Amino acid sequence: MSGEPVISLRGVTAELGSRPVLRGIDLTVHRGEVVALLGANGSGKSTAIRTIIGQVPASGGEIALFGTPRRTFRDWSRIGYVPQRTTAAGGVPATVTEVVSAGRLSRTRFGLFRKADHAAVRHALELVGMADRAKDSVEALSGGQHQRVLIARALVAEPELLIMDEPMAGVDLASQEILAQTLREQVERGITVLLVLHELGPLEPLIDRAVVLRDGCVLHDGPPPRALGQHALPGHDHVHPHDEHTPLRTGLLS
Ligand SMILES: Nc1ncnc2c1ncn2[C@@H]1O[C@H](COP(=O)(O)OP(=O)(O)OP(=O)(O)O)[C@@H](O)[C@H]1O
Repeated sequence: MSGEPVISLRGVTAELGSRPVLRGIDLTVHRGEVVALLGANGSGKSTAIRTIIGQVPASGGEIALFGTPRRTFRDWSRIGYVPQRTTAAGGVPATVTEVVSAGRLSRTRFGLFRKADHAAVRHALELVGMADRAKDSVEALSGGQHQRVLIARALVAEPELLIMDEPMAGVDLASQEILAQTLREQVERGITVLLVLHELGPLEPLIDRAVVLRDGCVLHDGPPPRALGQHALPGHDHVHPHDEHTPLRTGLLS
């Protein structure tokens, strides 16, 4: 991949409480790449993402965003972030439009919305197929619809980099298809994506590279296991009862 590095991690370590959670992560995401971060529960995927965006402090190593050291990086409107849905629900009563508009604030002067900002909100809702729910409370939405709104909020500032933590978790099939289509369009227009996934699922055709974490370290960094599905990853040792053949070795994703 020849694009410039959009995300660069070198030897990044992080602790939560006194527990080492990232133990020397090297990761580069180039412009235009779609990289999936995979790994078992607790392997450090969310922490890696939260360290990149500055929600968790790194205790060691180097992080750069768009070639700028993270500690001096200020251009946050270039980055759209979709947190794990459970942490974003919040119980705050707000309409779909209000939630998506919040994602546009970084593009406004003093929070004042102009025509172009309102148009961007409408467009983001159209992208995720939620324009007809613009005035509804987010509390009235299904999990999948809620996730679509969070993705619209991340896209409304027209970011160059999209970071998503398990965007498909708890999302119904219809919404998964819409999200995959939305992401496909964004990738076609050149967006860079880093996303945590439990399985590649409908996003599989979009993924350029898979980075697998285990116990806070990078275990695999290379092509996604396209042909055989996630269980073709090296080291998988999960045995499926329905397997007719010799069990494949993985164990990375569950
Ligand atoms: N606030 C916290 N304080 C202490 N330890 C934490 C905290 N949050 C997470 N951990 C621990 O850090 C480790 C990594 O968690 P993290 O959420 O990054 O993993 P993950 O790979 O994203 O897992 P999952 O797939 O379950 O979301 C886990 O062992 C978790 O228990």
